Amino acid sequence: TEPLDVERLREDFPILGRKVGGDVSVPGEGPGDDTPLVYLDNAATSHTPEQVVDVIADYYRSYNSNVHRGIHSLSQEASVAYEEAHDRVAEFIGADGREEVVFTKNTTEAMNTVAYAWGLAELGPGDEVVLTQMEHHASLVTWQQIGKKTGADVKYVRVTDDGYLDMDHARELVGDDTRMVSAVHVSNTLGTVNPIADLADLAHDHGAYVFVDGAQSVPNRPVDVTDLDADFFAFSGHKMCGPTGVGVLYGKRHLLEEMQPYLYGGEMIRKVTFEDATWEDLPWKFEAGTPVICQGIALAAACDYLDDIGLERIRAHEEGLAEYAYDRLTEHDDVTVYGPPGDDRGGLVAFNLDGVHAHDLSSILNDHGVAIRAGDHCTQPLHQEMGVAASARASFYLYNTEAEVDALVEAVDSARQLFA
Ligand SMILES: Cc1ncc(COP(=O)(O)O)c(CN[C@@H](CS)C(=O)O)c1O
Repeated sequence: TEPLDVERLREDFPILGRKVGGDVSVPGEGPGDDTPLVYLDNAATSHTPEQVVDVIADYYRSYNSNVHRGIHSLSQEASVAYEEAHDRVAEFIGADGREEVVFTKNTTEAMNTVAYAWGLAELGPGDEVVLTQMEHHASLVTWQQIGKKTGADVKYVRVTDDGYLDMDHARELVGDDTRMVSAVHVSNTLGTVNPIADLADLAHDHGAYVFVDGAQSVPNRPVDVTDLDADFFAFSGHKMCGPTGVGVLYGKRHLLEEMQPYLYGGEMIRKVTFEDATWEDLPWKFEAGTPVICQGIALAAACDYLDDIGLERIRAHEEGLAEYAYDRLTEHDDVTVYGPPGDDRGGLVAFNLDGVHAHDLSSILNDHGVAIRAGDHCTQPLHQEMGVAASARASFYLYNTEAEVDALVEAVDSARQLFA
């Protein structure tokens, strides 16, 4: 794959030219202006290119309106743009059409939609939901609580010592009582790329559905939900050059047709009497109230932006940076990097520096302009399994460079000196 022209791409993101520093909590210090920003927190959220910002501005400047209601011109323009945004996202992930693409607020809401609209109705004592130990709280807590409400059992596939999903254990756990297998595609903590197609086969062999958490895969690599044979798939716009406030629930059409909504109100109804109501067609049945109009239109623009670059090129670029970071960080034996080897992971590295709490480390890195995440990354049970309360995490995207990895490593070295 042809390497990315990163310097050219960075011109699409003015924020990357920001200087930071100074303690914003100290009056008068305000946002610093002396240290170049090195943004390595893309698994938390990505930045938004001018091309997408322009679409957002243009919407509010020229055709902002509520959708599916008015028959006036602005409403028609906004409705068509919003509906066509569903078509664009469907094409981006290999879905069959807008009927299989529900716009939510984020991945978390997409996970909850299936857990409530399908799980509460379908699960009961004796049923089983199989997760992995590397699940994000968006799926782990959701299915855990649905299990408590319905009496269904929730089980967790182990993670091997070298950070891979234990597929032998998966084959032990998934059986004829399994109703749902819910698995993260790329772990936001370990960087592990899970064998989703194999998990789907395993689930389907036992008459179970498979729900894929694609928050860290759709933005970062080519994903085709039909090839994977996923029954449900969730991801967020803000991690893929789109705005916050839009996520996507993909579902096989016949499953979404059978599912009852769990959020009621305008938009999602067809006919209402004092006694009952009937529902709109898909996907509107699951989009209650005024939907994420501008965000959805901007997400379609983000799909165009990423496709123009090429998802395979983005994957190769960020995985190359992750491998380079892995190799440079582990040059010292006082650094522990969690997850698979550097050449077999998604575009992130979670690590710890002996003797320095991740929060202290990230604070020191911030003094050097390096923005990473520290904490449990919404995977507390996984961190318990890893035997640590917290980790530092650097996550890369299409606009990061090897020089920024060097800045990370140098900042970690300054922390090493500080605490020596
Ligand atoms: C694998 C995975 N699954 C679900 C989510 C939730 O996405 P939302 O857009 O917040 O709903 C995330 C978001 N992970 C951020 C915030 S915790 C991170 O720093 O890793 C994720 O990584």
